Amino acid sequence: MFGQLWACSPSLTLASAVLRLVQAVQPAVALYVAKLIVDEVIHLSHVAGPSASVMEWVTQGGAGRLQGLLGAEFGLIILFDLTSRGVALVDGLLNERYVNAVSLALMEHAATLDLQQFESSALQDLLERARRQASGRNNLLVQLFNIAQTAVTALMLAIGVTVFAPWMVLLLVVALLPSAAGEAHFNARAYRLARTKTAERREMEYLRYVGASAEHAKELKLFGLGDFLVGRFRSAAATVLDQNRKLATRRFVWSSVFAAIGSAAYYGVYVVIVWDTVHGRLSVGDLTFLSGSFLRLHGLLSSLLLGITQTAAQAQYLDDFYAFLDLRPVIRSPALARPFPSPIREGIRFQGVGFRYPGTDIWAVRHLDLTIHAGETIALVGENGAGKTTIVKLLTRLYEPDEGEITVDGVSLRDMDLHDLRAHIGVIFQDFVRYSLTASENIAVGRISALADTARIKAAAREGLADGVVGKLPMGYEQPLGKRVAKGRDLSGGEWQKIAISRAYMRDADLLILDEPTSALDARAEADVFERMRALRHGKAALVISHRFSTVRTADRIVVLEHGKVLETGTHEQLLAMHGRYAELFALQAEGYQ
Ligand SMILES: Nc1ncnc2c1ncn2[C@@H]1O[C@H](COP(=O)(O)OP(=O)(O)OP(=O)(O)O)[C@@H](O)[C@H]1O
Repeated sequence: MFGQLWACSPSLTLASAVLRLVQAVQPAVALYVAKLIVDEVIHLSHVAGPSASVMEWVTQGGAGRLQGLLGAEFGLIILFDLTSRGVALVDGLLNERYVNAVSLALMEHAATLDLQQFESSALQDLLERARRQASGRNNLLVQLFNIAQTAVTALMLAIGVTVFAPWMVLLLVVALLPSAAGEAHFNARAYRLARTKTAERREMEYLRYVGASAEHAKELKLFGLGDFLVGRFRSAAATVLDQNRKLATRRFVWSSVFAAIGSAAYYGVYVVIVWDTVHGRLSVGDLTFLSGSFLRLHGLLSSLLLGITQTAAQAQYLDDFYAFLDLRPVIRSPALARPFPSPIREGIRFQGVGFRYPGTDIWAVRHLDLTIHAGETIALVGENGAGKTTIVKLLTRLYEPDEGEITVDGVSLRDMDLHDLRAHIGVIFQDFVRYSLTASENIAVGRISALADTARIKAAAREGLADGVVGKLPMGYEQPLGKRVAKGRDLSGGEWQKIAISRAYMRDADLLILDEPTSALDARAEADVFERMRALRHGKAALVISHRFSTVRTADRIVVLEHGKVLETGTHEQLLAMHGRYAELFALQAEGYQ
């Protein structure tokens, strides 16, 4: 963490350390000056004659050494004020930089992980706890600096007190040990509790998001889900709250007892100091210094021990953060990658491919043999859950097959660089993302390196039919889309799909995959999309998933999937002639139109 901090800003880190050191030394010096003042006052009250006024007393040098001491004390007060403001300023700036650096590390690392890792709830829990580190709420940084500063101040005071009575310091430390042990115990329990409740906290986070977001408002209102969500949140919050309350109450009771032990020790020592002063073994100045130092030392040691145990508790979240950064993706590029065979000459082959989603024992696809020839348009059809989208995920290596192999012109996907592979495939999923960005950026995400290439974006928009959509927006390509942003315009489902389809045209993909992206398009627009796709493909392969037979029948070859296996394959006419599953499904849909 300190490494990260130093990297954020060496100058600010150094400035904070120096300012805090000055601050740390100040209390001991101030107390010592106060002692000197008291002793001097008592001395002067015995020897000095009366002066007519303060001015006369000061100007005629009656105050003597006391003047210098008062000046020094005043200077210390100003210095203390300045350094505390300086520390607040520097720490504020440094903390913001650190929190940003942590957020960036989190995002950068998240981008390297597998989809499969994201879909596991264990990772979501870890991520949730790691995010706490990035939220800046816990302010671990300031806590750590405070500890260091308090430790220096306590050390200075302890040295001062030791000169008079070493056993006093020892007694104070011993008296505070139960308190420290208690804090450590309760912090560990609080972390364990938070850890076991991460899933509940995530659920609460989700409910809060669903219950108060523009995306969900429509359905929430129409289904009247407000009370249901509020009730769900309440009961989730109640269990978390109840356990936290129990722990907090026990903590309160025990900490009070331990703190009382510490205070008793302090007062015991105080009585001894007073007794020594009354009997002339200590001066009144010594009494001021010792009682002041002792009070401060007591406070400082308590907050030091508290700070250390609290920081140790926070550091457990830091552990989670670094555990997250230590996660390595399972799907990786090989050290010596082979290039994606572009243009594809033979085709893409699935040979005996089998795959189960992690944590399930059902094969989503199994014994799958399929070839997509160069320049061919294949339509994948099949009932819900037949495995169509899974094939696309395997083809783009979002998941790795458990059995068999996928090759492009004989080169296994495993032997290619991941970025190279994905750069040659243009995919639009059915659940494409509606980014709260401008129209132009929403299209450019298909090839983010071309963000500034307006001509390319406009051409892609024409090819994906988004130009008509953008033409109607008041701010054109610069129009922010979605409900979240200022001046944002939302689009209809079909209009969003046109934007998404245009993304695919931002790439020079050797394989274009459209996973039901035309489901919301009207009949004319859909026909248009496929006509353009054929015209613009220039002999490149395409894979289209659709439940609409008007689209499916135009493909060069149709593959019917059932339970993750190829059931039938052929052209529309061939499949109809077979009177198999395709013919049955086609007849069902055709019936609806008669
Ligand atoms: N992330 C996942 N984890 C576990 N099982 C999954 C996951 N995604 C899909 N499945 C399961 O894998 C099977 C194949 O799903 P897939 O999404 O490939 O179907 P599909 O043919 O695209 O269906 P649809 O026509 O409904 O889009 C289904 O039984 C589904 O329940």
